Amino acid sequence: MTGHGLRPATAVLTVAAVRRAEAAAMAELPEGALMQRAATALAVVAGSMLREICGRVTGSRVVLLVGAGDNGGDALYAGARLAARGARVDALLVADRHHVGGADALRRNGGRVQVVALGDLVAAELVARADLVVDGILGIGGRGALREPAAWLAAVARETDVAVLAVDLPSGVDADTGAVADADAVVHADRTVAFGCLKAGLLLGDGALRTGELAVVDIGLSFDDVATSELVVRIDDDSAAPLLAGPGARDDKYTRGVVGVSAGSEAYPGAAVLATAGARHGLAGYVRYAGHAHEQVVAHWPDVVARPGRVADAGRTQCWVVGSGRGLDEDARGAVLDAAALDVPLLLDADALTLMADDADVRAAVVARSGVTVLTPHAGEFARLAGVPVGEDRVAAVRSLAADLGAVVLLKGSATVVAAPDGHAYVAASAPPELATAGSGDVLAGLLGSLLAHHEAHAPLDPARAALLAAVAAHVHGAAGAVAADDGRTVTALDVAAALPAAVARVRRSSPE
Ligand SMILES: NC(=O)C1=CN([C@@H]2O[C@H](COP(=O)(O)OP(=O)(O)OC[C@H]3O[C@@H](n4cnc5c(N)ncnc54)[C@H](O)[C@@H]3O)[C@@H](O)[C@H]2O)[C@@H](O)CC1
Ligand SMILES: [K+]
Repeated sequence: MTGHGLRPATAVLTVAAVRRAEAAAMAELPEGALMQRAATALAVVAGSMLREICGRVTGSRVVLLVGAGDNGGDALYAGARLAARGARVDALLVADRHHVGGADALRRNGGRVQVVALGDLVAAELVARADLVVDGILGIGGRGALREPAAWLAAVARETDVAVLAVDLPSGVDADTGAVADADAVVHADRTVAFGCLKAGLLLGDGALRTGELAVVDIGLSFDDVATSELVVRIDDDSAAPLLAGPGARDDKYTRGVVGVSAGSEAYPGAAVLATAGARHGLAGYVRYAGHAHEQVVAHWPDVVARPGRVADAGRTQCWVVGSGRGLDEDARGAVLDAAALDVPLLLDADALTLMADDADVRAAVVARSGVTVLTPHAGEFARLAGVPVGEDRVAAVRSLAADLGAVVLLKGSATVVAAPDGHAYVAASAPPELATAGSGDVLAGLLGSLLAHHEAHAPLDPARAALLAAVAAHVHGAAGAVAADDGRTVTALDVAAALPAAVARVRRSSPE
């Protein structure tokens, strides 16, 4: 795959791919043009933050933390623009070299430039009293934790609660993974302006907690030559909307897709109610249920056709969802094996993943499937399946397990990462923390199974498309969490399910004409 059709806000590139895309753009442009685009965009965001904080740019106090590389260059040129608009700009140089052209531009516009040593109280005072601190210490060239005196000034900014705008990414965050080598030596940004595209470190791991509000600006990078292995596609409303189109005038309940759910048990009937709740709103026209909680399912959702029998006897579907609360007994094992033997897409969640991890025959049956398989582990289930913890590089871990098992893997978390066996990878990163509530995963499993059934009914799915749909389901699930939590409301899994129609409608409204 190439990056055709990607936008800066949806393209998550590795540092290596960013470097190549930048080199290609620079070859076509006059010297320094990319940095000027970046600095212009940065100055615009800084200006609007200053207007929010002080009401105006003129007379505001801006401090630039400037490292050795081009990230510092961006900050210096942006600082020059703010100084030209009347801001009082101080650049604090924290490395043994700096971008000379940027520093000259700042001085020409009335800004001040000084070298800082560890313990320099004048510098600390400048940071503490600033209206805005611009973090230009490290960008995509950063490795490991911040060194001194940068780590100390970042700590001063944190402790004094001054507003911080990060250039490209918060310094001290690993651009490719979001790993933070030292939690005491990293910038906490209120906003981050990313140039040209996203980096995984802005969305995943500890990095996501340091990024603040994220803006991605177009500096003219092309994604046409980015390899699948270097790309993660971020799902947003615009990219999800085309996959959530409503039924056509000629559709009936069968052409819209039939999804089967085998979840819950006598001990855990709630999982059945929640998984079918999700399935009812994932665009399939018909939801079947096969399992021990059939009475509770019908009592909640009269539109679901619920029976106590086996998956194998439940009738034709275009996707089965097996697992949530289903149990680990022989009967549950039979449900997984029955579903694995069918050639339609299969989603395995929760208990089904534990069975797969613990029972070599179940694992072999799933791996041998010809149809598309989607696994939806949380981190603990992922570790059981993979035999090792997720680790710091979530994207690499998910790609690796997907390739090993020949299945689409969706790893749940505050950002959800999805990969297909061929390496196509997606991230859904807009879920509110309220989604971390019991049963919310059951709703996601049902929703995704329903979406898979709906699309399978129109054209047979391949793993890459199933991975895309998995990320779209995670995005809609996150949107439903946000709808449910609106106005500060508390949220249960059933509230997330109840918010799905409004969430789908919200995403559909953004559909680009
Ligand atoms: N290359 C381009 O075309 C563009 C780059 N831009 C900016 O340039 C940035 C990348 O610039 P660079 O490649 O110069 O890299 P950085 O600005 O991230 O600086 C890296 C340098 O910092 C030092 N360093 C690395 N880790 C350190 C640590 N832990 N503590 C202290 N010093 C450390 C090293 O000397 C390294 O060379 C991007 O993030 C972006 O902000 C933008 O201007 C847009 C255009
Ligand atoms: K930075």
